[in-house]
Amino acid sequence: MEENKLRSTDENIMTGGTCIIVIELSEDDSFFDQKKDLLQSKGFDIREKIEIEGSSSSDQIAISLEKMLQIARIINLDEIELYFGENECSSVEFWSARNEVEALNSVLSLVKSSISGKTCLDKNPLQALQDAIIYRIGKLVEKRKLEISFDRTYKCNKEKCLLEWGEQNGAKTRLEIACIEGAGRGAIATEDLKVGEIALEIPLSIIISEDLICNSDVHHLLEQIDGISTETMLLLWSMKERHNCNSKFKIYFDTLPKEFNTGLSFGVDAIMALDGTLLLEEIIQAKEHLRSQYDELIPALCNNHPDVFPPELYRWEQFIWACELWYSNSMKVMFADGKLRTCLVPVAGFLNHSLHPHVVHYGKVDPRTSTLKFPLSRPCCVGEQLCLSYGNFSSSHLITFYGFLPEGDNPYDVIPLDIDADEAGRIEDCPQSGWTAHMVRGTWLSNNHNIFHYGLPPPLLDYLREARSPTHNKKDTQPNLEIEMEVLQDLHATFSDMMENLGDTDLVDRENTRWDVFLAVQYKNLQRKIVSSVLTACDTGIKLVQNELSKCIAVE
Ligand SMILES: C[S@@+](CC[C@H](N)C(=O)[O-])C[C@H]1O[C@@H](n2cnc3c(N)ncnc32)[C@H](O)[C@@H]1O
Repeated sequence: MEENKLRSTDENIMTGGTCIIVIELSEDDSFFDQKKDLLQSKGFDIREKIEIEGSSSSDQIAISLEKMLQIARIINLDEIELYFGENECSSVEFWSARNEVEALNSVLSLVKSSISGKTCLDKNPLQALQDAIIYRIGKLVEKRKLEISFDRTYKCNKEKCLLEWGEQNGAKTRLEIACIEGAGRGAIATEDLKVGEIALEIPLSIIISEDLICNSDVHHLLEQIDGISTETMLLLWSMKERHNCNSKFKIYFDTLPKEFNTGLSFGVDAIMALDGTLLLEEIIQAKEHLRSQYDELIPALCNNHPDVFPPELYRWEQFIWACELWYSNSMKVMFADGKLRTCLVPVAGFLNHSLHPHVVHYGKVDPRTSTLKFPLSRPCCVGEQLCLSYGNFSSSHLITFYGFLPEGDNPYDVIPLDIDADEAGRIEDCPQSGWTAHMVRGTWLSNNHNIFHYGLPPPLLDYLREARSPTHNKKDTQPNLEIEMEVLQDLHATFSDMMENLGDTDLVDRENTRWDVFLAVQYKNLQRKIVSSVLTACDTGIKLVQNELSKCIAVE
């Protein structure tokens, strides 16, 4: 679930034929200082009033939209975009497809609230502004229509039953379920869906949340356990409920896979294939954590209360199945009381993830209808797979907890860099940076490979330069270029070691390889691609700097 980052205020009003839209960076934003600096560097304040004249021409509307978008893009930047963005390059307009869709949608919601405001007299210019935004969203995502292959032999009978059951209980859907190559089941639009329209609406009455366990037989025993979380209670409840023939959710449990195939189920060969990668650590740590949780809780419950916790339903493999269910299928839902609860949402659980999702803002119960709605942030054509964003996750997280590697360039695939404690002290003193952790990602995601940039993250380069010379600046004087050379050579050495640890590229044939080994090898090859791009950036950078240095020396 993601919140709209633009603050809508009561001041979006009409005064004498002019509509004023207020666009504001919230002081609660986690990156308030960085975004404020960025806004100011582009001549904006943290709170801007945009006036839309009743008699605005289409050119004036385009100018107002451009101004709002420039502000909205900065307000909607996430941590990774801020870190990797070319902050000092004033020409940056387009940060990422995600950011652009978010910026457009957040401006759209401000315009919509102005249109629906009682005080608006002349809605024509606002309507034109709204149309212009919707047109831009359509243009932006035209290229991103996902080509998918269906398995037409799979009849989806259980899934159809679930959809019918949902509809009988008040769910509204404009989707059907199909078997998608490489992604299990997925949801397909049954009609053209426009920005802002609701693809799916699920009533609270069929959502599985903590309220259910209060009335179950496991509750009185679980609530006596010190420090047990509601999530763990729900997990233990679901291990038993999936076998309950009289469960209200029997149809839902019947649609769940027998095996989830996430990183938590990786076998020994797959784990071995991950040698040298961070994913190895992530999976091992997650499994160790779950093992100790299981050992602490389950044997005691089964021994002391076998009637409520039958041992045959609470084996380790069944526990892992339930963990995988909750990790890969649950959603965080904000209820009308303002509390965030982890829930299983029947039907919505068929929606797959995409790096270019149609639905981003979901997960807040509409108190008027007591339903959870899935509105579109970008259009979805009939027959197209409708996808969600599960969150801005790295591929290692998606493999560990969801069991897949997303198609396309994942901007959240970063390799964190260990900066030792002595050096870290200096980062905090570093006025330019503000970043206390550093990382790299595939340099093909950057559009600035010039000298002093090289496709590498500016905060990392600045930190390494300042660690060598606090007075360094990006002018091509000999001392600066010498520092630049050292920085690039150091980075090259670090990443050469990393590449050596990863070893040579593995080749696997999908047909004859176990799913987990195939995924592990794909992941390791992705890591190699990232490290290799950094090495190439350093090599190219060293040549650029050498060239400039020889010019400096020739002048002397
Ligand atoms: C919430 S469920 C979505 C429905 C699921 N495909 C099914 O058949 O039940 C999440 C799971 O779907 C699969 N999945 C989601 N997005 C995917 C994607 N982009 N590529 C491959 N698999 C995906 C993964 O197995 C993930 O754990």
